[in-house]
Amino acid sequence: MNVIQTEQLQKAYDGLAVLQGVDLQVPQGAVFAFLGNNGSGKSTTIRILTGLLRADAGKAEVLGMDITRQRLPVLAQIGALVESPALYPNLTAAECLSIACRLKNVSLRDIDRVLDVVEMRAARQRRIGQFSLGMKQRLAIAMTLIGAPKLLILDEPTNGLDPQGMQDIRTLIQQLPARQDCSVFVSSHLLDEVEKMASHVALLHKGRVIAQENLLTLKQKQVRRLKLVCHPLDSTAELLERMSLRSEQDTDGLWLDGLSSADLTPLLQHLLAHDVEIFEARWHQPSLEDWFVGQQTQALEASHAMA
Ligand SMILES: Nc1ncnc2c1ncn2[C@@H]1O[C@H](COP(=O)(O)OP(=O)(O)OP(=O)(O)O)[C@@H](O)[C@H]1O
Repeated sequence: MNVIQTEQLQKAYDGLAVLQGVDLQVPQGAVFAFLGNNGSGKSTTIRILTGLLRADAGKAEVLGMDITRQRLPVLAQIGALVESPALYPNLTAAECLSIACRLKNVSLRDIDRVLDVVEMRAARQRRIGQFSLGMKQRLAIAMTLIGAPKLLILDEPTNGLDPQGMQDIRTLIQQLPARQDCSVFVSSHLLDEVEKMASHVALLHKGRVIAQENLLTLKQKQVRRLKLVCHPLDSTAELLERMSLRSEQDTDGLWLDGLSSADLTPLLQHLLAHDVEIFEARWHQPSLEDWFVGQQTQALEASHAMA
């Protein structure tokens, strides 16, 4: 079952289209990263999914329910961190969580459970005013975990955190499906973080989802490239061309696609036999950032071609 399913979601602000047909399928048990540049419409989508905003057109189902028609039952079953939560500095962590328990009609016994999940049991009676930003963010996530929701929706949960804080939140999110038996939908533009924590990614570009993938499948599909730092570049490129190998030149070397490990030694021997000086031969595994940039470039080229 998909825990989130949207079809052709559309939204405009003051006549300006922001979402232009968002299709999402978020599988159960996923840590699903929702990526996109600033202003691409991530928060708008999340506000629709959490019932804070109504779409102009299209359909959004959350946990199998229509978010417009069944808003309250949906909200009772999800945990959401959309805007900075009201964390009153004079309250202790436990007092703050007790408010979430009352709002969700959940036993106060859940407080210690969620504090354990975010590893903040020791800070139970400390005032929030004394917390670091990272601790506040962990407490905010603990609030979303009250009542053990089946789905968490988190909008940029690592915003403003230092590297240690980011790592803590990332580890926490990564472990949530197993520890809490839930799915996580998380927006971010920190691609390194996402690459380490997500099982699935979707890329929103100008209000449309232009790609969504299982991260493992994506990694398998990405082709590793060989970088040859060598001299001279032009004649080496011609030599490669004669071997039916196309290369791309950059400042100090050539990039080659479509080679396997077994091709490397004969290739280097051939080049050396033709007096090419080889300083370095290095495989490059594409990153999520390479995928992100590649997908956006393709989308831009396609829209220019249609214009
Ligand atoms: N209430 C609003 N009224 C008018 N325009 C808005 C409103 N909220 C958002 N927008 C505009 O809609 C576009 C998409 O905004 P949104 O916040 O959904 O993007 P985002 O992908 O979450 O961006 P970011 O990564 O910067 O948070 C932006 O151009 C933004 O200025």
